[in-house]
Amino acid sequence: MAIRIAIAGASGRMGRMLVEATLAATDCELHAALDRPGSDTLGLDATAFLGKQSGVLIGADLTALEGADVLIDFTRPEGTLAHVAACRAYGVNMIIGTTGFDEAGSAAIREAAADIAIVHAYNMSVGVNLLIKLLEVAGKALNVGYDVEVVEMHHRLKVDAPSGTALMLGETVATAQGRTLKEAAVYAREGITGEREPGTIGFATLRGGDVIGDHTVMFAGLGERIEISHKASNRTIYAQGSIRAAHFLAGKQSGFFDMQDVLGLR
Ligand SMILES: NC(=O)C1=CN([C@@H]2O[C@H](COP(=O)(O)OP(=O)(O)OC[C@H]3O[C@@H](n4cnc5c(N)ncnc54)[C@H](OP(=O)(O)O)[C@@H]3O)[C@@H](O)[C@H]2O)C=CC1
Ligand SMILES: O=C(O)C1=N[C@H](C(=O)O)C[C@H](O)C1
Repeated sequence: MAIRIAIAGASGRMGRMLVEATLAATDCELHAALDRPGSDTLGLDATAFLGKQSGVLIGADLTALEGADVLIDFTRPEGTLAHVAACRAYGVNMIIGTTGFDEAGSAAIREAAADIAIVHAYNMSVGVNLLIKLLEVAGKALNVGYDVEVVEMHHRLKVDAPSGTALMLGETVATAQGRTLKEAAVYAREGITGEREPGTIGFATLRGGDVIGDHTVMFAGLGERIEISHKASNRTIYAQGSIRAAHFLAGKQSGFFDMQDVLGLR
């Protein structure tokens, strides 16, 4: 039987990629398309931007989730958290790509995973998830004498900083080195900052143009610098990863997972 997929933020940059990827997957069907209440896309066919008619209209009524197998959500934290509550009520699994959650928001998602199965990942691409494995090795090997800096660049319309991916990469290195990101992170430098404090993980955020997503983790030592980078050139990598996650969740009743689980990299 086809996986019945609902998509939140259906008219957004990622939402449209997800609609297209769902239509292209032979074993998936588009069950519902949601957008923000008040959005001027409500009532439009979800595939109109492709010049197609699917019969699935974009709506804001969350009762449309009933009967779906999974909701794929790339929206904003407040939208995702409302969707989490609705999915819990309807017994619909979730794939969450949204970034920018505070601690309470992240905790609410983990708590919901007691009742439904959730994949929550700040980056759905194969490449970035491979980077995580490389950073586990590099973080351990370069634990002493190397300063860690995470640099990311995204398009001018991105609203959260640093990116969820940058935070995840920083967290990976911190964990590999026996620290938490909370104690190690330095998010801004300005003025007379003093010398760099050993053991910190610095973040630099660049925004501009239509950059889809560039991330570099630097290990800067004396006499050498190691840089591990990923550059996205098309958002399909995130949509394809989400469809893989939908297959991974099929038949699961509950539990919290990330893309390391989906890709078998754990
Ligand atoms: N995990 C991953 O691999 C990736 C994650 N992302 C993350 O996904 C999120 C969305 O990115 P992107 O598609 O570029 O953003 P867009 O702004 O293009 O799309 C967001 C969509 O969500 C809708 N939306 C906004 N607020 C709400 C709400 N409160 N309730 C319901 N719907 C809402 C928007 O509607 P409207 O336009 O009317 O406001 C829009 O349709 C971001 O957090 C981004 O960081 C992005 C790419 C990859
Ligand atoms: O907003 C984006 O575009 C992206 N957001 C994610 C993030 O914050 O890490 C993933 C990707 O980098 C694109």
